[in-house]
Amino acid sequence: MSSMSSHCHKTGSSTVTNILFRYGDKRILTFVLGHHHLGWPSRFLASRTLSLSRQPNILCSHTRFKKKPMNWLFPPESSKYVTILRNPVDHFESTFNYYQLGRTFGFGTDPVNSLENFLDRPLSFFNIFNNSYDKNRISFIRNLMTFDLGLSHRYFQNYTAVKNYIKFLNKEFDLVMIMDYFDESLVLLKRLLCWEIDDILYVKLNERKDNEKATRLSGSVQDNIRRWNKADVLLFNYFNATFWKKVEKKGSGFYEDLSAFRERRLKIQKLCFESRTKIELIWGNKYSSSYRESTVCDSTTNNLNSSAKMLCKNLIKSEDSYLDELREKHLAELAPEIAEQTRLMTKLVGMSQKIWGTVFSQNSALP
Ligand SMILES: Nc1ncnc2c1ncn2[C@@H]1O[C@H](COP(=O)(O)OS(=O)(=O)O)[C@@H](OP(=O)(O)O)[C@H]1O
Repeated sequence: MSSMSSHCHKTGSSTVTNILFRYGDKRILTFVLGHHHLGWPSRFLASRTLSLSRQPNILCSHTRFKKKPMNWLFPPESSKYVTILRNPVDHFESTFNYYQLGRTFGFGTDPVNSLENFLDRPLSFFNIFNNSYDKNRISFIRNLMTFDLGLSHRYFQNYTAVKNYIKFLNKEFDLVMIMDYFDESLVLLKRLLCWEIDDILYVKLNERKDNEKATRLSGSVQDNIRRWNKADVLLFNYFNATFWKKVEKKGSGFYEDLSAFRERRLKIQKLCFESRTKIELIWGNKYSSSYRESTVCDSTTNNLNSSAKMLCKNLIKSEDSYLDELREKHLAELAPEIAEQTRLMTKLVGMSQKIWGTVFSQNSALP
């Protein structure tokens, strides 16, 4: 059975991706991979992926949902479509501060003040992105989850269009997980895909440090976030309700699975990272080098056998390191001439992304 996992930003997707990477990597399954990322904020296009030599099994990189090409690669009758959402207040706060939008808008870096200032007059900031080299980031500031799941900005104010789109998504997705109930979500995923408990083990990835978070937002700021991200609120409320209906249908066996999973997860966490503090397991930035992977693992797993060592290492492997490894394995499977063309193309795309990244970071320092 294949799995198509369309990931929304800042919803715990790095952690879910790591689970899917480990599952597919261990069983030598075929991933849909991009030269760099898969074209976001454009909707998914099959032509943006690395060449495939056979029917793929898993797509789990950040993509913007688009039914037709995804159904073509992952026929619904033989695939499971999965995604994950998060409550819109925490989601917006996480997005706003992770991408340092306050700095972009000239409010400095204080996570609470910049958020409050932005919400006082959010519409006046759209032009900053329109005039910037990085127009893509405009998608971060409103209804990002609904946007990632494919709906265009122009419908965000149209209540009927949003409601209809949510009904459409309900038909397309076999499971919509909720990050706020991460363990419950993974147990539903395990049951949907007929996996074992060990297949859903995880370490929380890509968490911000406490001083980067705006905690304890006032009630009125929370209301403003909900008003500004109305489409995301409708989306979340709908799928939060369907989520709990699914759990209810599973009966008491679900909670037995859940406690067995939590027990196993704690055991593995202790085994792999016993002597490590929380801060050492936090990602400052998921695209940073694999420094953490090597330092954390080399010093903690000396006494473990090789398969346990591998598990500990992979549990905290950064998305980019994993992608690099999977791309290499993928290229090794392709015919040499296709592999060479793909390798060249990947290098070119990587170089151009770096150049645009530099141009943007110089520009974004300006108010
Ligand atoms: N297991 C689990 N449980 C609860 N929360 C979790 C979990 N895994 C990741 N996270 C939180 O998800 C946020 C990062 O989301 P993403 O990985 O999707 O971000 S990204 O778009 O790929 O950059 C980030 O939220 P913030 O720390 O609030 O920014 C992570 O802390």
